[in-house]
Amino acid sequence: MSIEQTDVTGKTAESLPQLDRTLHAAAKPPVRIVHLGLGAFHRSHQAWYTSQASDAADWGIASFTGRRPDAALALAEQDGLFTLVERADGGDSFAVVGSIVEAVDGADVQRLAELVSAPATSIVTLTVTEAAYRIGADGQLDTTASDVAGDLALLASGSGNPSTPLGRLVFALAARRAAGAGPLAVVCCDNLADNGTVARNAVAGLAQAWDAELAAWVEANVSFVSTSVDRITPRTTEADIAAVEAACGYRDNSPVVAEPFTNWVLSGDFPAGRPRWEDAGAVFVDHIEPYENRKLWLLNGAHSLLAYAGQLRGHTTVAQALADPQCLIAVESFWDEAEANLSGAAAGGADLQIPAYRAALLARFSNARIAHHLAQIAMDGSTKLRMRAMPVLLAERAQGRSGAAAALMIAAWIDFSAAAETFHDPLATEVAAANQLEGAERVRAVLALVDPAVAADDAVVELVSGLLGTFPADA
Ligand SMILES: NC(=O)c1ccc[n+]([C@@H]2O[C@H](COP(=O)([O-])OP(=O)(O)OC[C@H]3O[C@@H](n4cnc5c(N)ncnc54)[C@H](O)[C@@H]3O)[C@@H](O)[C@H]2O)c1
Ligand SMILES: O=P(O)(O)OC[C@@H](O)[C@@H](O)[C@H](O)[C@H](O)CO
Repeated sequence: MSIEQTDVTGKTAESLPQLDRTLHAAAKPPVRIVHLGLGAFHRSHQAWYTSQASDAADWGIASFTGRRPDAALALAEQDGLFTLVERADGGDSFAVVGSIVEAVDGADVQRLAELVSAPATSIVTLTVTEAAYRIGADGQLDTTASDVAGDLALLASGSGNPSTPLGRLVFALAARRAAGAGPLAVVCCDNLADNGTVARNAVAGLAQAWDAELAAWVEANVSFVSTSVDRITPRTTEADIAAVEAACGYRDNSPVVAEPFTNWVLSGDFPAGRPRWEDAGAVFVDHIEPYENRKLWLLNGAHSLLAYAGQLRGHTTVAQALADPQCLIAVESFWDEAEANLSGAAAGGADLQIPAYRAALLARFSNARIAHHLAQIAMDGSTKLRMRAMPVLLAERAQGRSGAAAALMIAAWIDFSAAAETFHDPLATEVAAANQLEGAERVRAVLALVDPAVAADDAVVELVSGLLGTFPADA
């Protein structure tokens, strides 16, 4: 039985007007930013920062979906408008964001090429997930990955459209080169260490494999900006849509819920200009690595640890897992190891304020009104652990310490990979095959998929093996 939603005035959802630029007067700035990966985070972060800049009237975003058209179709019905729900411990606040002026199905590669080759376009932003960069354990583009190889064949044949976001971007950059539209910046906003370099390796790797002259043009004309991005943004639910209807008195098919906290650190050049994102609190730095490491290790590292340990213990959300003392102790121990490698010379002169950052994270993770599902965070672990666990493990061992807390994250992932009903990972088949082995050989084979050099270290294999089964399901 379905229960009709009613708003504060008692109206049913169907009788409410739909959000669009007629209902909500909002200027429609010209497209100067093209985005790939029209998901929840893009809307709560880059679109919000752009809408808050003092020169917002000059900067519209054309945003493309990644794999399915749904999000673009839904947003296009609303002229790109959506509601940002800031969900604090104490309650919700609602604001309409108007910076997305065009929402497009990612399969429309011709429209992407048109927009990227327009002289007015200055920036391409990306939130296509870590796994989409198809970077192997050696940090380079994996040209043998089937979708990358497929795109390379399509590009070489000149027939058909690429299907990966990076393949599509390279195709569109070729159009910009042909149009003589000049340099631009690519701004990676995915949770990757040195994400500007990762994006550069992926784009340059594809361009090089397709057309060496295009690769040279990319080298000379595309600036790859590195960023550290932060705002916890879970997937939107039906209940979120109903909450907007009830509070705002209109229908919005694409609201996004996020925590009040937000942070954006950027490093790199914008040869064709950029919005004044600093007006909304974005910070521009020369050396981004300490900020990236702080965020990727402390926040994302703890998230991954909670995702695997928490689900093994029967929890569903971050807040639930953190309330479990066994998970909390594991997080604090991992933070101690990470903190030891974020201080002193590792901070590179940046004032990282780690104790305050840790305290703030505990409060952010405990916000039970944000239902951040562990299953979502758990996806693509083979890629994420390279940035979240491995650097801390290696740094600890280089200091002569065991790195046991970082190793515990890896052990929990291995346990989870064998126990999970659904194991979503670009290397899921390979992980399943490795899990058929026994004992230390099994651990070595799974570890090798994350980092072959670490897997060759018998002491690490022994350490991780000894930590398997730490999180029995008795929550
Ligand atoms: N959600 C957050 O709290 C958060 C915070 C900081 C950074 N991020 C970064 O943003 C990324 C996206 O997060 P989100 O919450 O918007 O996710 P989402 O699922 O809402 O959107 C992801 C977008 O990328 C596309 N996509 C996903 N996998 C792809 C693939 N393999 N190939 C092509 N396109 C693909 C999807 O179609 C969608 O358009 C994360 O992976 C992370 O790197 C997210
Ligand atoms: O988005 P992912 O998949 O990279 O990682 C899951 C979470 O750790 C991540 O989304 C955090 O919530 C986010 O990075 C907070 O800023």
